[in-house]
This record gives sequence, structure tokens and C-alpha cells, in this order.
Amino acid sequence: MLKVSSLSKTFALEQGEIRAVDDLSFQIDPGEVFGLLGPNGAGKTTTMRMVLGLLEPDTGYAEVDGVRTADDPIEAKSRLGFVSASDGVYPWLSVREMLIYFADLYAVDLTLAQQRIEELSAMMQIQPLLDRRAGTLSTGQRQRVTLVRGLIHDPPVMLLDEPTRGLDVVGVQTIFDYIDHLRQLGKAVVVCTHRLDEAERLCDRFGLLHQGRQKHSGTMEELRSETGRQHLVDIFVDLLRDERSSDLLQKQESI
Ligand SMILES: Nc1ncnc2c1ncn2[C@@H]1O[C@H](COP(=O)(O)OP(=O)(O)OP(=O)(O)O)[C@@H](O)[C@H]1O
Repeated sequence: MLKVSSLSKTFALEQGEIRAVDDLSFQIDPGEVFGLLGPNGAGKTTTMRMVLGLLEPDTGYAEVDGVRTADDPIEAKSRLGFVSASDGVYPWLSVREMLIYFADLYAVDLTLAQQRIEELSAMMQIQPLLDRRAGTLSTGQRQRVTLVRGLIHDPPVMLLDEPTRGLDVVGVQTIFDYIDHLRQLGKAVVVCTHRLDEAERLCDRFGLLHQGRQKHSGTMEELRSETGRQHLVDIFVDLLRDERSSDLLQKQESI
């Protein structure tokens, strides 16, 4: 459903080059939730941008439901839903108007859009908000609206970027329920998050990125047997520790 194959991206800076994503491959099947995880600067956003067709890869490709983003970016985008913690709303539109506007951008027929708005609003409990101006919503309410917006064109693949950031315990639970629902609908889901405890509960499989490279991948059980560690947080601490000792070694060698 979503296939990422040998994806690489290097940025040229005055100080030198940064290999932001280095030969990254993974595949996500329908009904599967994949955690793309990594510390700051690991390459998660760069990967998402390439999957979304916003950034051209140096090598490799992303294929969304059979369509390569580089070959047909518009068709690939129509098969993707994207929800980010930093998503804004159009403050002067009502929630309903905004959802209809987004449905129209994705060429969803108006009658179908209205039907979807009713169904998704019931699921995410935003019916009382539909005729309120989006600018008056609280953070949690806005997040529920953006979750509905991400599904308005019924895409087979969903990308969720830091979906629980800034949410209280009820908001976090809403995200958990939403992701469960996506799984039941047979969507292929990518979740990027720094909340490793949440990722452990939410995701079926993981790709652990560090400095652009996928250091480990697999189910929690597979990661445990590969690393001898019980939890993602311990696996990450090991990765960062290894990096510090190899930096130190390099410095010592260059003295
Ligand atoms: N447009 C750009 N120009 C130059 N360097 C960039 C650019 N975008 C990202 N980078 C660099 O590429 C590396 C990976 O960045 P990226 O934003 O993908 O990481 P991330 O895993 O999303 O990090 P975070 O968790 O902090 O959001 C970083 O070193 C970053 O500074």
C-alpha cells in the first residue's frame, strides 16, 4: 500500500553536506500502523516530505497505492491523508465549510462530501462544532477537526506527524481511537512521533531512524530479540550512546 524504496536525500550546506535520509526502505500493508521513529534530525520529516511529493529524492522512490510520487504527484497526493500537529484551520470558515472546501480540493462530489462529513463527525464527535467558526476552537477540538479533514477524501494511506502533540489525556485517547479506526478501515498508516511509549502501544511495526539511516526495523518482538532491550526508549538510548562514543573516538583519532 505504501512502499518506500532506497530513498535518499542529501542537503548541501555551506559547512558541508547533510545526508538527511540514507537508503531508506520500508513497506506498509493495508491495516498496518508503522512507527517511523527517531531522535531530532534523524530524517523523519525529510522522509515524509518525499513521500508527500514535496521534495524530490536523490535516489529511490515512494509508491502510494501503486502510484510513484515522482511519476504522478497529484494522483499520489489524492491517495494520501496527512495530519500534522501543526496543522492550522481557516479561522473565518465554519468547520463544515472548511471540510467541504477540502473535499472539493480533492474533487470529492458534494453529496458524497456531506455524507462523509456526517459519518466522520459522528466518529470524532465534532457534530456540535460543525457550524462554529474554526478560529474559535480549542486545541483538542481543532485536532479532531484536522483528523476528520485528513480522511475527507478517503485515502488508503495516512501519514500522522506528531499526532498527540499538545493534547491532554482525552485528546491522546481520541488519537488512539482514531488510529484503531484507521486500522479497521484497512488504511496503511505511518505515525511519526517522539513519544516512544505511545508508539509502542500504537504501532504494529517500527522503523528506527538515526542520522538518516534505518538502524532497526520490525515488530516490537523482533526489535526486542535483535537488541536485547525491552522498550523503544532503551533501544534509542543505546543508539545515541553508540553515536557519542564513535564521535569521541573520531575526535581522539584526529588529535
Ligand atoms: N531544507 C533543508 N536544508 C538543509 N538541511 C536540512 C533541510 N531539511 C532538513 N535538513 C537537515 O536534515 C536532517 C534531517 O532533518 P529532518 O527534519 O528530516 O529530521 P527529523 O527526524 O524530522 O527531526 P525532528 O524530530 O527534529 O523534527 C537534519 O540534520 C536537518 O538539519
